[in-house]
Amino acid sequence: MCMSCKQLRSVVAFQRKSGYSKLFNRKMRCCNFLPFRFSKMCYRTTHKCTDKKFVEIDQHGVNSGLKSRKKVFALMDHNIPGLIGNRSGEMESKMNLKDGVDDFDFSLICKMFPSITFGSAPKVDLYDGTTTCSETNSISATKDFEQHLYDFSEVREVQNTVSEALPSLHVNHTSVTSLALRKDDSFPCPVSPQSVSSVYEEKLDQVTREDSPKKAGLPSQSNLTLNELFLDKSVKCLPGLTKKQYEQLDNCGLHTLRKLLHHFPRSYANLQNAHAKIDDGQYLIFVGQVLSSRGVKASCSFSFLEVIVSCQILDEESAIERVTGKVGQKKTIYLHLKRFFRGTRFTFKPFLNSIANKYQVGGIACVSGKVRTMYAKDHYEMREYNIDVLEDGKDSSLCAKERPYCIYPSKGGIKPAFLRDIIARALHVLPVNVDPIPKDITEEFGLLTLHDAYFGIHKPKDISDADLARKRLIFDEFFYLQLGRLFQMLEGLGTQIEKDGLLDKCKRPENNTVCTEEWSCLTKKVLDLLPYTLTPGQQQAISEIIWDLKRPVPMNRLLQGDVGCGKTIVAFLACMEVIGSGYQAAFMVPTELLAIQHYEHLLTLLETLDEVKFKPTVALLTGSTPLKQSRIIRNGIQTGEISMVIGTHSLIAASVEFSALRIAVVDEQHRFGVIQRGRFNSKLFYKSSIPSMEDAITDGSSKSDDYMAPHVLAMSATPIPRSLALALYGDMSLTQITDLPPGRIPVQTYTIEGSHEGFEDVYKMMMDELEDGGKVYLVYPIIELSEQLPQLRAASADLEVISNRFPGYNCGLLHGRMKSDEKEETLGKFRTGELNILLATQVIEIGVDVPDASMMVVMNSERFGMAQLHQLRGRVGRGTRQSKCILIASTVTALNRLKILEQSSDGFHLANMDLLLRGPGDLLGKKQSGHLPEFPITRLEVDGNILQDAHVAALKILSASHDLEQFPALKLELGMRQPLCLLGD
Ligand SMILES: Nc1ncnc2c1ncn2[C@@H]1O[C@H](COP(=O)(O)OP(=O)(O)OP(=O)(O)O)[C@@H](O)[C@H]1O
Repeated sequence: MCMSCKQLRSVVAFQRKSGYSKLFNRKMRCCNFLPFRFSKMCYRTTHKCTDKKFVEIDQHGVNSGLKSRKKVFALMDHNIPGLIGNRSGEMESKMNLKDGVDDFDFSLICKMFPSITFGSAPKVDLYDGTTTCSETNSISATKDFEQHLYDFSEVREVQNTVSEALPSLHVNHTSVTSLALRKDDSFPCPVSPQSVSSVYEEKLDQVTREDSPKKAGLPSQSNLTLNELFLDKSVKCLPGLTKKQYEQLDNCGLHTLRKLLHHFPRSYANLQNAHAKIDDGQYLIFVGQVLSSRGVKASCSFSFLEVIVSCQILDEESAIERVTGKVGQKKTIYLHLKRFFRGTRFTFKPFLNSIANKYQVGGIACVSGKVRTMYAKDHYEMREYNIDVLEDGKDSSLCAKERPYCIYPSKGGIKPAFLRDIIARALHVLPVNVDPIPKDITEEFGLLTLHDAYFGIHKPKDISDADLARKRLIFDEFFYLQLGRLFQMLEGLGTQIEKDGLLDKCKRPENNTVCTEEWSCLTKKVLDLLPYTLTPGQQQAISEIIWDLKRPVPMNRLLQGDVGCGKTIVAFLACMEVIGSGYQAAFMVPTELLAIQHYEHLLTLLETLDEVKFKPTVALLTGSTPLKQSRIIRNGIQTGEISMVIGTHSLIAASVEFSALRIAVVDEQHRFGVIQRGRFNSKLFYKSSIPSMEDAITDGSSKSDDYMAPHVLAMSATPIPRSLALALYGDMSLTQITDLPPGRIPVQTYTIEGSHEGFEDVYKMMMDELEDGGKVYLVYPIIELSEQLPQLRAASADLEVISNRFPGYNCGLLHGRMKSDEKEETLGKFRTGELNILLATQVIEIGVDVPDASMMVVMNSERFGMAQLHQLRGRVGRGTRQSKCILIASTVTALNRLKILEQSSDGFHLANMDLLLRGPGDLLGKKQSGHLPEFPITRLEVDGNILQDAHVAALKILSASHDLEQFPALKLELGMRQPLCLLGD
């Protein structure tokens, strides 16, 4: 059962008890909490998470009042994985819920509690008690199913009549992006169990593709009802699926047609003899025959697997001859694939046998990777490779196929042939009008229909077909993310004017600024205290932020700028703006070191501040704050005595309760998860707890926001293109500081090989710098020497070496394993000049600000990413002194990549170069990790323009219908997708 009535009833009772119908009508971003959760829960198969949530709500329902309210809002920020699901069929049949003894009447509940709306789309009206969901869908499902059965038997007949000859298998290669298909190379193939699916595929491809234009012109509202749940039908509806097969799919999470069709190919191989010249460093795909596979014990703790694959390709000269009409010659090349294992346990025979047996000699394998020429002629080493054994390799007709061959990522041991077959069957039953996005939008943005996109991705005629399909599917990922976020924000607004205003703001963000005269008195005073004037970029940024702070809607803004551009002061001023109105500010940073630095910086700045009405009282709260002191601070935050708190993760602990938190600044926000950032939303601003605040409120907008969630200002020095930021951070508005404070001189960057002579040169440069009164950072990849990585220099091991090398200059050590006060003491000494050389690890990468540090030497710099090196380099050149950064590479080959840093100090340029250098990788992208929402098919680095389109399209849709009333299918689809719960707030 999808959810128990008991649980649902308890939530409803809780809502009634706690007056949620009222609360949900308040102007909050979260007012659609329950409807969304409910509509999603109805489609779930696993309920553990939901159950837990219900229990939590239940428990809190007992205690009425603010605390339980907060709890509910805190719940909103939880990610409920797998919430969206499947098995709608089951849901449908169980819609007349029977939980032991009771029937459950949804319509009654809806009437009694208007805040529970289950959304307002027609589909959701299925719950009105007159027509049951199961009825509607069973009718359509039966019709569909009969049709499918008919089609399927037709295909079987066709299969039986097919008989094809065996071509010899020759293996080929091509670059993924430049496929040259030979249309004349089609061979017949025999019928074999494996080939059933391929014949089936061919047939259905013919049928469906031919039908497509006819059916494409039939989108209608009634069909939407039929199709809106189609993708969420169980795979059980596929003809010919045995129980065992169903269970296998179910176990792997491929239990609905949507899940199945979203199991996208990882890559495509061209099985034809397309030819391209093989150059070192190219990413290429080959299909070939495994010649040998052996596990070799190289030493007592080191072994490797070596697989050699032979491929037949057209050689270059014969390719030229072919143009001149002569017959082309083929040649055999040999690909060497090696995988290394370190550790004694990997040297035992059984292990070596087991890895070697994975690749049977004579088997057909698809190999993709970076090619490197070997000494022997026609032998190539493959690096960063992937090897897939093609099950269909037994079917020798494989190479005859002209179309790109899909390579699917493995899934729970499902055989590739079965996966291919089942996907083909799902495609066959896919209705043409399955697309929830209106036709005029898809046409305007040059997109395929969803139906064609699924075909294009799983059965492309050629690579451009797959690429178009990919574009459409990427568009969907971004589009629903944008639509969901904007929809949620609009739901939180009361009036039409506010809604129009918000959409307008999204369309023209640059118009939303506030001139300095309108800043609060405190902000202006602090501005006067600064020893410098703001740059135009900083001025614009703070004006945009203050504009947002004056709105009744919680701000969600990303402040982005290159290292050292002066983001911190902009964030401080934003905090002053809210403190000046009697509210509180929280400033969360990823490290204690940074928290202390910001705290001291702010205290020094405010030291000379005249008497003002709301003088900021600043506190520091980190994990190392002694318990007693932390209790006093928490108390001060709760009573409102403390108006600004700077700290680490401790700020989002449940024990920290704010009385009037109005802004939460999150520095280096990518270091925090979305959920962590979202936690600030549970720290609702509760106006009436501070009596003095009543008269502080100057703008009319604040009157109604007793329970408003705080504004969130996230900061990032990781340069990413604007469009990318839009995707990564959903609905966040973006402010960019693109200039640097005046007087900054670009850091001179040098790359040097870490040979004996190289180090001597570096030491000489260091000595010159020190004699000139400069301060030097030495950055190391590790703290202690490592046996496994003997080539790496370590910070603590080098302390003595460097001290001896530079007598008369003081050296200090700074790394992550030191206690917080030790770290601060060392950094303080470096800042005051007591230390001249600081040997540190990456701990200094973020935010450390010692303006007169003038030289940095990075050891084994090939161990760091480009963005990381750029951040590190940003620790120097923060004053007016000419600074140097020396990147020492362990090998000559690593120098090439680092040379880009020598040539550019523009973070955005470096980010792009990094992308180019990393190579194309898999065509269909990789999953994002960590805090990012998962875009299974999107490569964020290169798909920026698509998401810009998606943003515009979402705005268009919502401008036409704020509540998506006119687009019921879209609304339902939105409810079925993850972004809303994924992104937390
Ligand atoms: N307008 C300005 N004119 C001169 N100096 C400035 C200006 N704004 C900021 N600074 C100084 O520049 C230095 C770097 O500023 P800040 O630490 O805010 O940079 P940031 O953008 O946060 O960099 P990072 O990402 O490296 O932390 C600080 O010493 C700060 O006092």
